[in-house]
Amino acid sequence: MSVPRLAISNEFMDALARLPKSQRKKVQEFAKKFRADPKSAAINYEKIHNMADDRVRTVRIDQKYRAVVLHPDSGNTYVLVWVDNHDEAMDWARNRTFEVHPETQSLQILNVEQVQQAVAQAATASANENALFSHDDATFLSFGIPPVLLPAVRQLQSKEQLTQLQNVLPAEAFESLVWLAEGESIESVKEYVGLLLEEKEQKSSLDEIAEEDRALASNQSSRRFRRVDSDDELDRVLSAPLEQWRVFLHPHQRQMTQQSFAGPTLVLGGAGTGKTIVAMHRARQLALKLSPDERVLFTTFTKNLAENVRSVLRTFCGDEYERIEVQHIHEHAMSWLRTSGPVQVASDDDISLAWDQVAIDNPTKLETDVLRDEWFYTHAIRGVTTRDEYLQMSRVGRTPSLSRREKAGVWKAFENFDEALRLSGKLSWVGVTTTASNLSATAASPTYRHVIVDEGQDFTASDWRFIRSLVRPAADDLFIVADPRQRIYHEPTQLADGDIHISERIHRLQINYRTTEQIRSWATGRSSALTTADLCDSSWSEISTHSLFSGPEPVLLEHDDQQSESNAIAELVLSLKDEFPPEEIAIVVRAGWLLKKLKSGLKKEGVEFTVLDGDTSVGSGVQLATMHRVKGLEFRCVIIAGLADAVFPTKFRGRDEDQRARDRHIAAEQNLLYVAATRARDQLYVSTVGGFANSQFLTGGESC
Ligand SMILES: Nc1ncnc2c1ncn2[C@@H]1O[C@H](COP(=O)(O)OP(=O)(O)OP(=O)(O)O)[C@@H](O)[C@H]1O
Repeated sequence: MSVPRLAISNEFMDALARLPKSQRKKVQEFAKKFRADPKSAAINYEKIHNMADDRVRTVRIDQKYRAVVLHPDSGNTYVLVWVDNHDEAMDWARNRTFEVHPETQSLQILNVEQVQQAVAQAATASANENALFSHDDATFLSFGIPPVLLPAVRQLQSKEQLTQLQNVLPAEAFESLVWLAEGESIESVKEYVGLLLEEKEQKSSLDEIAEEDRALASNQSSRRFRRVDSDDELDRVLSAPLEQWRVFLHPHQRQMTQQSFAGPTLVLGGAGTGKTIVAMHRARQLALKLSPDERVLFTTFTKNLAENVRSVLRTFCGDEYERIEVQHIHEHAMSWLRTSGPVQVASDDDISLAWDQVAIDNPTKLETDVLRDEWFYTHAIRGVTTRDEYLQMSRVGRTPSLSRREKAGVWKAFENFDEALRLSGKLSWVGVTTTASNLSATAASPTYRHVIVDEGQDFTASDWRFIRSLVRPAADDLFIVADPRQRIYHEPTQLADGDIHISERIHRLQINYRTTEQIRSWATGRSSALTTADLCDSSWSEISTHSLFSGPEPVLLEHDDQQSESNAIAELVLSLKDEFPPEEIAIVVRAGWLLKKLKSGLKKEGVEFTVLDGDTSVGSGVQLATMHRVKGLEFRCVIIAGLADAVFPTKFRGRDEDQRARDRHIAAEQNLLYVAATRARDQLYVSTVGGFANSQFLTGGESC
């Protein structure tokens, strides 16, 4: 018989999180001893009278507390499933069964009392003529619905009733029914829930392993059980019991962190679907396999996200953290350039001055505004670096249209601009990434074994070219996560223009773990539509996303002017003080100048606040920030304030005749609203001023 092993369940972590801190320490110490030898004579197993499942025992942690342990009949893995005061632990243990599902082969925990109640209710109900589902038993079972709960599922008539079964059903069964209730096909549901994923562990040479150990390791069981094979890992897992993402992943999340991909891979998902979580897990998994001199680069578009990721990875990883570098893309490019001396990046004013130089002897008939726009599109969005590439570059849909001769003139103007900027001793960001690409491409050995990219929707083709230069084309070279709806800086860029070829390696994340379904649906309905032109030339279309928890509908507030808005918001914040800690409330506006009135309103009411500017991380009191600044963050309550005409959407500053640019501008503003709204976990308020006329931003759009 092999050495006994330890696993923990997500409910054990929940229970641990509820214990006083001093007690948690004791549990951690106990868990270590238990892991070392679950059969040790020093472990005090106690059998419980009248238990529903006789494989369950309690074990003594101290005089007061007990852990609940499952030792499956045929397996060799002991599972810590609960911890509590003696009496409560006994009650919990008495009332649970652990069953391997006959179809999915996953290990499920059922609350006997709740199951009996649901079944009894179903038994008293009359024939269900308005059934929510009309599938046969075999189909239900294939979704992991426990056989005992089939009658209760058959009696459901509405999504609200389904929500009431959430805590009774295993997670995969509930998720399947939610998708089914949304009208998804059986095959789609199986795919979304991860029921079609290969059970790798079952297929390997584990035939001799007992059924219950196999069940524990199955894809669906990994939502709630995790085997822990070292003390280090145990410490890491138990030190942050509230942060379940560290341990329990959705089968698709798990697949994306562990699978090897033949080349660059793209993961798409809406806000809050765990893209950053997956990217961090993957970085760690890859780092664990590297030799000491190899590195993973984890890069983001914004500085703040890079800082967050760095600080989370530091606590999430062990020694492998040394092999992961986290830097936002421009900081990383600058570090290449600084190896050969100081670098100055051109400001907007510097760039304008250089274009003024071009205007003095303009080789084209085009205004410098048009040239400037064309330069950015060509160099940043399309990643073009040579005249020949530009002459061949398709500009379909762009205005004004240009003949080949005119394009040659435009390129001459670009050269004049580049020269003017060079003489100023400064570099544009495109210049920074292009120079950094050249340096890294000529480096003696490849710099990174793997590069992981978060916020992929905001990178330009010149950024992608730089990223491509950092890692040799090979399996698992590039892993990119992105949400096209959160693109707020530039127009869409094709990865292929940055020499990154995704082929069919596109995956999606569909469960929103952050936001209630009410907020998710509201925000999605008001964001720009997804288009297949974003990121890669593939036929992926709208990605269904759902949140599995509910909350209040977003609240719209209307105010006559900014003064009354700022007073009302200060009062609102005060009224929320029993519901949310102040640090969990964010007031978000479109532009920094809007914060002035809000700050004075808060001061008048004596409400403490922190303004999140470029460098400030979340501080004490209510958080105040712009929509751009809250990207990547989350709060329990978000108040989007100051939506007024000429403030949101901001004024279009492009050329009047350029309808395409105008549409892009509106889409970017819509995306900003989406970003801001999806920072809210529980509650969203949206406040308008002066009879906000752009109501299509708040009431329009489809909800999906
Ligand atoms: N498997 C999981 N279990 C529990 N919580 C999870 C899981 N995956 C993600 N989360 C939580 O969901 C929230 C969103 O995760 P994350 O920030 O990775 O999403 P995202 O897709 O990167 O979001 P956004 O694009 O909106 O910034 C976080 O609070 C995270 O801890």
